[in-house]
Parts: sequence; C-alpha cells; structure tokens
Amino acid sequence: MNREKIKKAKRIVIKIGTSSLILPNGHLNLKNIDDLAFTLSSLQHEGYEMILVTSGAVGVGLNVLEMVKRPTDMAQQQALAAVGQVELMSLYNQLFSRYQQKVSQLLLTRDVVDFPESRKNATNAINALLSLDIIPIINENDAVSVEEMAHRTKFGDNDKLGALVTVLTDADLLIMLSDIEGLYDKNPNIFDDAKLIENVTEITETIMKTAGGAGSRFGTGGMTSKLEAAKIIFDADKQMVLTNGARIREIRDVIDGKKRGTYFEKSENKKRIL
Ligand SMILES: Nc1ncnc2c1ncn2[C@@H]1O[C@H](COP(=O)(O)OP(=O)(O)O)[C@@H](O)[C@H]1O
Ligand SMILES: N[C@@H](CCC(=O)OP(=O)(O)O)C(=O)O
Repeated sequence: MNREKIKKAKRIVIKIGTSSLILPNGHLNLKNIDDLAFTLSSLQHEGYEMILVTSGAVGVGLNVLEMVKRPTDMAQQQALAAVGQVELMSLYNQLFSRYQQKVSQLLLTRDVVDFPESRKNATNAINALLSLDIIPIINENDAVSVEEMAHRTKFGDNDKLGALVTVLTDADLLIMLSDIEGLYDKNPNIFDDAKLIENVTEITETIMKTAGGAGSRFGTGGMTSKLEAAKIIFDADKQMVLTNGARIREIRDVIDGKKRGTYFEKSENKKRIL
C-alpha cells in the first residue's frame, strides 16, 4: 500500500507513550524528549501544524517522588500525576523554547469531548493556539478524571485520547510513538518469530488477537489500546502510523511517506462500499 496520502498531511497529532519518555530504570529519557522538541519545533517552523498528546504524568511523578512502583490507591495516583504533569511540562517548555517554539498545555477529561458545547470550546482553543503558531500539548487531566458511572470523565488511556484529539481537531494524520517498531502478527515480547505488519486496512478479529499487554512497567494499555484507537481513526476516515519512539527524528520520514512502522488506512474499496 503506498503512503501518498500521508504526504498531503498538514495538521499532525503525535502521541507519545510513557515507555518513550521514561527509561527502564525510572529516569527521564532526556534524549527522546529533546529529539521530540527538536523534531516538532522544526516541523512547526516549516509550516506543519503539530499537536502533541503526551503521556508520562504518572511516570514522571514516580521519578520526582523517587517511588519505584505505581501505588494502587487512586488518590495517590492522582497526586502523582499532578506532581509529574508540572515536571513534564516544565521540561517540555525548556526544551521547546531552546528551539524557539512556544508550547501550551491542555488537560482534558472525557466529558469535554462528549458534551457538544465544551467539545466546541476545546476545539476552538486548540485552533486559536495553532493560529498563534503555538504547539498544544495535551494530556488527560489525571488528577480529576477517575472512573465514574454517571458522569464519564475518563478517556481510559492516552491512545484513545490521541485518536479523539485527531478527530476533534480534524487533523490529517496521527503518529503514535511507542517502544516498538509497529504492530506485529503476535506479541513480540513472547514470540521471537513475530513479524511486523506493514499495513492494516481494517480492524478485524484476527488483528485484535495479535495484541498483547503493555511491554514496560510504565506503559498502560499495551497493543490492545492502540488497536482500539485505530478503530476510532478508521471510523472517522483518518490515518495513523504506529512507529518506534526510540528514533523520534524518523517522524520526518513518516511524514515523507517512507515505510516506517505500521500504516493504518482504510482501503479505497472499503471506503466506496460505506
Ligand atoms: N502484537 C503486538 N505488536 C507489538 N507490540 C505488542 C503486541 N502485543 C503486545 N505488545 C506490547 O505492547 C507494548 C506497547 O504498549 P505500551 O507498553 O502500553 O506502550 P506505550 O507506553 O508506548 O503506550 C510493546 O512494547 C509490546 O511489548
Ligand atoms: N495520562 C497518563 C497516561 C496513561 C497512558 O495511557 O499511558 P501510555 O500507555 O504510556 O500512553 C499519564 O500521563 O501518566
């Protein structure tokens, strides 16, 4: 499948997972964070409209408070996220400003996307920031969004948030950065002979069955949540590339339509039928 459509993308959402921001020993992955700031800033300077959906509040919070394990208590996790989010944004602010790029922070809850009025307000804010040439950096508002029955405030995970932001902002492309090359035909953590899938045109039962859980102690959703996000992307007729966050400067290759990671794009035939 050729990737011509990617080359036309102008507004691009990048979702980066905790596993690309935190090293296995719990320290911040400064190289990746710096590469991210450099790459997004230079693309923005060239005229692309970049939006960053970042995870890492809880992971960075653990680092700041020198804790090894994520606490099980919900309020403790919320507190950790509140601490980590400040540190994460402070770091982004420093590094992006080194590349002459202004950034901003938006912390969203699920109800913002569900209620038409607040959805419109969030979209307007993001559009206004982009028109001012400021990169919006978005995370879930983990300090206040917890699982509730009547009033839905939680997205579930940031893969879904990344997909919803892509739809909300009518972006042309979602690039999802993880700690792995892309989607494999089986969990590569378990099977040595797992093979990379280059293109996915539909989320079938067989594709869902390839997915296993998170690869690091910091990641949350694993591959299943990335495929759930891909469903949102397909339903909205958007495109997504899942690729390795270890080589962030390759984002440029992805945008140039080169074969990197796994490309999720509904086949033309399918689009005609629907
Ligand atoms: N079929 C699969 N293809 C690729 N990765 C898979 C698959 N099944 C399970 N995984 C695991 O999913 C992990 C990525 O998810 P996760 O740890 O949640 O990362 P992130 O923090 O980037 O969101 C990979 O490191 C890998 O171990
Ligand atoms: N909002 C959470 C991210 C949760 C999440 O989905 O993490 P990840 O699987 O690393 O993308 C945080 O900032 O810690």
